[in-house]
Amino acid sequence: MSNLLNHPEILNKARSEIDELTGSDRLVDEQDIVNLPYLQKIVSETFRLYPALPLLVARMSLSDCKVAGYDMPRGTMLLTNVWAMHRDPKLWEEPERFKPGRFEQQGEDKKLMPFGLGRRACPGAALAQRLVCFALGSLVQCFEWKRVDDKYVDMTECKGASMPKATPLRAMCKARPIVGKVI
Ligand code: HEM
Repeated sequence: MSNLLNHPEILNKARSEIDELTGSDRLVDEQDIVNLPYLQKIVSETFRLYPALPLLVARMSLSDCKVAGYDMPRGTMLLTNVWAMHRDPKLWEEPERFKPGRFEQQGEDKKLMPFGLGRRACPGAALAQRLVCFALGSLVQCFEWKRVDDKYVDMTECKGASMPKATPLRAMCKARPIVGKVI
């Protein structure tokens, strides 16, 4: 939502996509998510820049092994810096920019790993992705959103395992006509 407030053109595009699909007399539903590719790209781009667990979950080697050519003696703790991987200029064009459209290029989403990878990857990934899309889609559909002033929303992170924002988001919202119609 912070990024959408800083990029009103992206917010407008997401709203148009939802309005075109649902019309003006029904709320977005979980089943709609597959038909909202731009909304999904916004969520992917958010997971890229702000992975909720930027270092995933620590691993410890049970025996001596090698990882990417490095010796890992038994008992070594290994952290995967997904935050850095998701902003690696060798992997991403303009990595610091919030640009959901980048996922139009085939295969870009394969470079994301906000839910980890392999046997211990997040088993709730599909549920979480649907839920986040659904929640964001509902907020976009039901309300007009604006920043509280001319200043951009501060995206600075502060210390914490899940990348909390240094300044909590404050925003203005106004119910759209659909809210009066269906609720
Ligand atoms: C946006 C929401 C979520 C994010 C970003 C997220 C992310 C993650 C990450 C990064 C891991 C560690 C993966 C690794 O170390 O390789 C993980 C593990 C896990 N997640 Fe999630 N998760 C989310 C939601 C959920 C939900 C909704 C559930 C359950 C319904 C869930 C259940 C679990 C469990 C049980 C593990 C441990 C898996 C294991 O160690 O084998 N997560 N999650």
